[in-house]
Amino acid sequence: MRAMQQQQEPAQVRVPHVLTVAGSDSGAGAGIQADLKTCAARGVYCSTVITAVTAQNTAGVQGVNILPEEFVREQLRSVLSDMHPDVVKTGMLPSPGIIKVLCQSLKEFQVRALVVDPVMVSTSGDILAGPSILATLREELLPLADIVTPNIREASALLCGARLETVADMHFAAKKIYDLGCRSVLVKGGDLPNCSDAVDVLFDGKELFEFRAARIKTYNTHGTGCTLASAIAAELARGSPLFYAVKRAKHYVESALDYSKDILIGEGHQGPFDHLLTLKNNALNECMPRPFDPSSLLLYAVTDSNMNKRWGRSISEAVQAAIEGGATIVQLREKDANTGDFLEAAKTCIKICHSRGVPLLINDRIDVALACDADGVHIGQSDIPAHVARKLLGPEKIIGVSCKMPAQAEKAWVDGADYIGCGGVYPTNTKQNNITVGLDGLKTVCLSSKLPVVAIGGIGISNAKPVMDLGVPNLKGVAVVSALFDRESVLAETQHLLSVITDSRSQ
Ligand SMILES: Nc1ncnc2c1ncn2[C@@H]1O[C@H](COP(=O)(O)OP(=O)(O)OP(=O)(O)O)[C@@H](O)[C@H]1O
Ligand SMILES: Cc1ncc(CO)c(N)n1
Ligand SMILES: [Mg+2]
Repeated sequence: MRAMQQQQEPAQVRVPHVLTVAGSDSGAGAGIQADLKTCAARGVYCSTVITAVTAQNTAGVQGVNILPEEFVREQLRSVLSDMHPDVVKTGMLPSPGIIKVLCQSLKEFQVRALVVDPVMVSTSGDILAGPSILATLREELLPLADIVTPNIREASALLCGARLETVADMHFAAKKIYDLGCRSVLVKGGDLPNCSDAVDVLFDGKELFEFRAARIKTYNTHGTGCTLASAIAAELARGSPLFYAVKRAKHYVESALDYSKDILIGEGHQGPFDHLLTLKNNALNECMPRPFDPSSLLLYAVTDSNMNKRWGRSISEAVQAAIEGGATIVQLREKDANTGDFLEAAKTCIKICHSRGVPLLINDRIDVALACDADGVHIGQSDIPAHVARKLLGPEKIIGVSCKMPAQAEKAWVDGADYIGCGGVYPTNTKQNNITVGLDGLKTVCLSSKLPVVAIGGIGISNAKPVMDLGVPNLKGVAVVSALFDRESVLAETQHLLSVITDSRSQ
């Protein structure tokens, strides 16, 4: 039965798909970039046909470079003929020629719905598509559209400069634009002056609807229009009826604006917001994994429970002292503690380490590392293989592997390790039957690998200097056990050793 199941083709899942035909915004709050992020946030695949590349930031639009019509046609053909998007959403269409190419493509390759955001003037007041597109937009594209989403100024331009200053004016505009031949119109009121709510007006040929949201006080509104239109497209691709697609999209924009109201990106007067509603949490969350920094290998403290017992210290007291003395990374190496106690000690040590920005690794025990959300693990040649550890721990965690020979170092690299621990450099009592590789063996491993290396084995205050003086750039520091923990004062020994290795480094 099992064998038969394995032979079957995996079930294929069709995912909703929006194609956006729009301009690139270098500031990434609007345009193609907004569309990609919005669709990702709404769980919909998004492909992209780029019509223009803009130089933009939070101060406005500094430049526009329009792509050749024929190349827009080629992109459209590539996507539409093969990937069969459910819905097409348009943004910046900067020339009548590009609009014509799009209309021809849409007639050749049918899609379920067309959302037209008639981008002309951004909220910053910059012109993205001039009046030359108006006739083609009105006559050729709007009649194909299921929904058109002008902002106040764009609605006014579509209506030959009609003044739109109130919600009642927006009602009038929605009906008039509907008469141009589209199936429905949403006039967006984000830029309506003197209006305490953000009101959008939808007209579907029969009824007028108002969508109201409290106006969020924020500078970060760049790209709200693109986002609303692509969120509508995403909802339509997921199968929502138009009214609910607009309702959900409006709610999504409101949530994203509210979430992002106090984020700071750029120096200008209109910032982007966070489509994925994650950036602020990441920035505020101290537990967010920091990328591995090889310079943290400089003074690598490895704990030993027997030594702690001998000196009457708990693991966390030992770690606290090493951290205060300047250890730059800590590894908990507990060979005989019971798992429950080890886990509790690990949790306490993580708090101590993280309060000083120091990563904490667990020796060998992937289960403990996962359970306490340690920064990573250090594994030996006879422990769980590094590629399995990587699979279990995911891409963010730090994995170090003990290697004595270039072949092991090569395998560590292939398996996805972040650093190598190489030794024993000098003879040591901490590990019995451990072969000493010496300074030459250490150098050979360093030269054979691209990975950063930390030297280990019998290193202390008296002999750390020749290790640091080896002069190979990927040798980043020394790992020590006895020289710190088999001493009366862990703090003083750590400080002393740190001064020895930083002195030899600066020579
Ligand atoms: N401060 C705000 N608070 C709540 N909703 C807002 C706010 N600003 C805009 N919106 C909403 O965002 C959507 C986009 O409206 P807007 O009129 O700003 O479009 P736009 O001018 O085309 O956008 P942009 O040019 O910045 O991409 C609308 O649903 C609008 O009501
Ligand atoms: C590329 C691009 N498209 C649309 C807008 C509208 O916000 C913008 N600012 N930039
Ligand atoms: Mg606006």
